[in-house]
Amino acid sequence: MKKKELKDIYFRLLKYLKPYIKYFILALFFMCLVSAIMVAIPWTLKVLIDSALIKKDAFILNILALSMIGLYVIKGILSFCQNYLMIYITNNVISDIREQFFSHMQLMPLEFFKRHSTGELMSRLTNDTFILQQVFSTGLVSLVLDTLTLIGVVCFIFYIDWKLTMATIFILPLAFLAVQKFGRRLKSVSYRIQERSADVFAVLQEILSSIKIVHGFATYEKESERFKKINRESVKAVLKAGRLNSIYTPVMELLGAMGIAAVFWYGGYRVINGHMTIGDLMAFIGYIGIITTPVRRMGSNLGNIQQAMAAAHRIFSVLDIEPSIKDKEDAIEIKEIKGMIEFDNVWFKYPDDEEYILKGLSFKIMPGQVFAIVGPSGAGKTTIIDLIMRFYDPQSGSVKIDGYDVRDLSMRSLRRHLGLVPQDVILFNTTISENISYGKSDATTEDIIWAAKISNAHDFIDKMEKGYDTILGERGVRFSGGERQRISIARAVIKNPKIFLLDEATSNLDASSESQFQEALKRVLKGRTTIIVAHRLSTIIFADKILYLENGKIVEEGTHSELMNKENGKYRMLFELQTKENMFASL
Ligand SMILES: Nc1ncnc2c1ncn2[C@@H]1O[C@H](COP(=O)(O)OP(=O)(O)OP(=O)(O)O)[C@@H](O)[C@H]1O
Repeated sequence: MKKKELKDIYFRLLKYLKPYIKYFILALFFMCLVSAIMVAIPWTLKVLIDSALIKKDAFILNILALSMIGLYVIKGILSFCQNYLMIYITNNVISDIREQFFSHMQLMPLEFFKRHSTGELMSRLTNDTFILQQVFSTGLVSLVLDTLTLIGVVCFIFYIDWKLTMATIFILPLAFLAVQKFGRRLKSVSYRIQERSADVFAVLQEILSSIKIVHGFATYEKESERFKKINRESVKAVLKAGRLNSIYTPVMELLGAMGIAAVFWYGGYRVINGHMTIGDLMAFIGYIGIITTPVRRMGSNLGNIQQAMAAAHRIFSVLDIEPSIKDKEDAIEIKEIKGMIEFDNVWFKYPDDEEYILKGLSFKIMPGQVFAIVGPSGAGKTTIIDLIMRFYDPQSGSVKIDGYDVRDLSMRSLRRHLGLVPQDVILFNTTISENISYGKSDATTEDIIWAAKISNAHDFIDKMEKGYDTILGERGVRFSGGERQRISIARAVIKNPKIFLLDEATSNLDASSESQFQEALKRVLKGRTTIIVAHRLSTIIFADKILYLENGKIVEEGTHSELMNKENGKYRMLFELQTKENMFASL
């Protein structure tokens, strides 16, 4: 990381501290007092030897003993207050960052989630914020305390004997050089550990969420190998850091021992020659004793802070991504709509792709009409739905609802009027009623049952022991594909939207459920504009208009009977093919 980047991160973190600045100043004040007491304690050794022991003064001895206890009691209370304040501040700051990260992530368009894996985002939100929390609640405190103590001690030892101090300081640069060198090495190694463990997390998440496929294709060995490889990489990084950490301690200890030996030797001469008292020497050695740990700790604390900076950098780099799709400042809140949908010469390609998926698409659906979109796989049918939902924006042309370009409407108000049943059914691990009422927080039990009945879900839900309170398992695995699809349909129905977007909504329904669903659908679709994307053409023959899409263009359009009257028409050929397939299937 460059110096400027590092500075920016410090300032950004400081901004998060702003609401808690009063507590932070108080904590700093307590830290100053704690280190003042730490620095005062060796001084009592000098008074003990020079004023009490050598002069045989019992009164001073008693006072000293009492003040020693007093100092430790005060230090204990202050340490508690300062520690608690720092824990309070860091936990609040980290919660603020986590909440901001979560809200920000939710606003990101779908393409963002294609670029960033779930594992990576989870690692940012949990691991990285945890590192920040750890470092700021403990690492930072000890760094501040150690620095203050070091400053205090250096002042005192200069005051006791500057020559001995200079001699001692002679050895310190060596220690500092070692600290710096190791600190830098540790920094890069620990950054690598973070990256490797995020990789492990991402692979684990991917495999767990695709476990059905792994089972289905019996690719256990392949996945184990993949996991093993990435896990070994992570172990390698940890071992490297472990080696560095293990060398660090003995080297620092040796430097410390050399310092102490030098002080004993030179200090002893200065006492013998009458330049110092015995008490001075003892206090001096006491001071050196209390700074060896802080000096040793400083290196690792600096390393930890670097680690936290890297974590903060990763968090901020996600927070800095501007959503490519967002509301305009003067976005229109559309309260009521009639339900007219218009595609006006829409050209669209997915970000990073070369080829256009929709090529100058134009059509208009009047309020209350049912349009079906059919065509080969990959023709761009789902993409049309995604553009109406404004999951993506077209590169040119426009998608309009009631004559408004969807880019001019607030996304929340637009989506309130759209009832989407997506191709991939996604249900939450909660009760059926909560799943159905997901988009309508004020839904009553009657509303939920009404929606379930229309979607032909009521009967199977009612048969369950806990009915609507049945909790769906991890991703709803306890239900069949058709049942899950019906719950997903009920979730769209309950919103009572003016526009229905059904993307392969009946693909998982069996023949009898499908005909019942068609019946119900016809009832519920009355007065609403509907787009049905379907592969099974038998499900859409009632549509007011059918668009046959191929390679991003409409190649045929008309009602079922119009299209069936077309000699060699693509729709007609597909319909006849499917009818023959159905006949064979029923034999
Ligand atoms: N997020 C995406 N990023 C890049 N390409 C995509 C993305 N989603 C879809 N595509 C590509 O765009 C093309 C059209 O996809 P789309 O899902 O709209 O087709 P479809 O007609 O609905 O197909 P199907 O009937 O199989 O669902 C396909 O070639 C697909 O690979």
